[in-house]
Amino acid sequence: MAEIDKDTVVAALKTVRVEQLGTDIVSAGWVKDPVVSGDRVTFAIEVPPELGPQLEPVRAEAQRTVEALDGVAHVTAVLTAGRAAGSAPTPPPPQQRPQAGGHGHSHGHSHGPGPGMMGHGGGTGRLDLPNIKHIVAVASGKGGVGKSTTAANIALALARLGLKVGLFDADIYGPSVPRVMGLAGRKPTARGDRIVPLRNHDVTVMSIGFMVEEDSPVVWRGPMVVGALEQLLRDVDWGELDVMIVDMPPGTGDTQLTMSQRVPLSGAVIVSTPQDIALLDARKGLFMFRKVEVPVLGIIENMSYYQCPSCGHREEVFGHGGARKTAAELDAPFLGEIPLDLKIREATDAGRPIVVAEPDGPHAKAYLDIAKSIWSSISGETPDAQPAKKKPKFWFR
Ligand SMILES: Nc1ncnc2c1ncn2[C@@H]1O[C@H](COP(=O)(O)OP(=O)(O)OP(=O)(O)O)[C@@H](O)[C@H]1O
Repeated sequence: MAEIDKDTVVAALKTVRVEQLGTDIVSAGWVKDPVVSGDRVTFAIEVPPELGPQLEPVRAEAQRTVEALDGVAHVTAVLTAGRAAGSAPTPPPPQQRPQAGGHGHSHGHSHGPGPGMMGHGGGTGRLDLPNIKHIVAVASGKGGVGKSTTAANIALALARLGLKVGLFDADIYGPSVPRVMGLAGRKPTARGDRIVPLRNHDVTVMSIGFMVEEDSPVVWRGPMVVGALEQLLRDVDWGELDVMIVDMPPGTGDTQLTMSQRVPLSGAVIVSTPQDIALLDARKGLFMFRKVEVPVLGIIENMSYYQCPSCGHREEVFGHGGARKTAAELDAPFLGEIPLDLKIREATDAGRPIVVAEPDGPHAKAYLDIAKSIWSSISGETPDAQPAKKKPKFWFR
């Protein structure tokens, strides 16, 4: 078979025309960074949000076109909707992000991946992921509560317990895991027909964010999201994992519900800030998982209180303790509280979450305690933390 190269792929995609524009998808600037590895080609087609839903036929044609090329065996073509050309780069605040379930009709999982995504797979049962012993969802009722920060630190703390850990960023509306894990701008490669995930800080990482620009808000419909996520879970070569942490999309819409049904979850963790409104949302999250019989492993209160970095004074900004109370009322374990601390933000935003940046500090200890509780509830084992590494290991593929 002939070796395929990127230029051939781009040239082929130039034949895919968009009627609405009178040009092709390459000239329109919609084709983002095709990744060619062996006989596998992966690319995103980033379209203006207002055109998004009409463009599934274009995506399908692009996929067929590349599949027809000599030397290509597998194609992953993802349709994403960035901001409209010429519009200001203003991602919506997390609370106003599109909820995939909010279109007034249900996207039941029996429809499979639906339009918009490469359509192999999908179905009604749970995904079969035999090499992954346990999958734990980290969810929140609304955006911006620190779910990704929590998910990453829990994953890192589990790795410190000596476990083989994966972190899967399913937050399609704002995939922040690449940045949080210090992998922004990196691209996964392919081996055979599998995508090779990235790895940093001893955790194996995959995110839709590796395929789209971080600052382009993705406006997808529910079935597209579920299809994309299922495909990533299936096509990525995760290797053997003791536990995979899934950073879920925020909210409790149909997408989240479908994911909770399709992914074989061992349990879910709910992250909440202390504000009442967030707790109301957290309750919804908890009920959603209970509805689909996924055990709620517990609630974490993030940004629980403010601790002055210089004098150590504790300020209960939002009336801390609400999550503990809610957990007791709802008969769910309370896993712990993480303060609002500038160090946590700086560490996360620099791609070295606090568990790695200050492995012997109090915050790392809090995350380790949470990770231990999670691991003992899903495995029945009581693990010991490994001593912190003097030099964090970076291992890029
Ligand atoms: N405990 C904390 N103390 C200080 N800053 C925090 C804390 N937790 C999270 N942050 C900061 O808050 C911001 C939002 O966090 P993060 O991206 O984890 O939230 P999220 O709930 O995943 O949001 P979304 O899903 O809407 O993207 C980040 O800048 C992060 O560094």
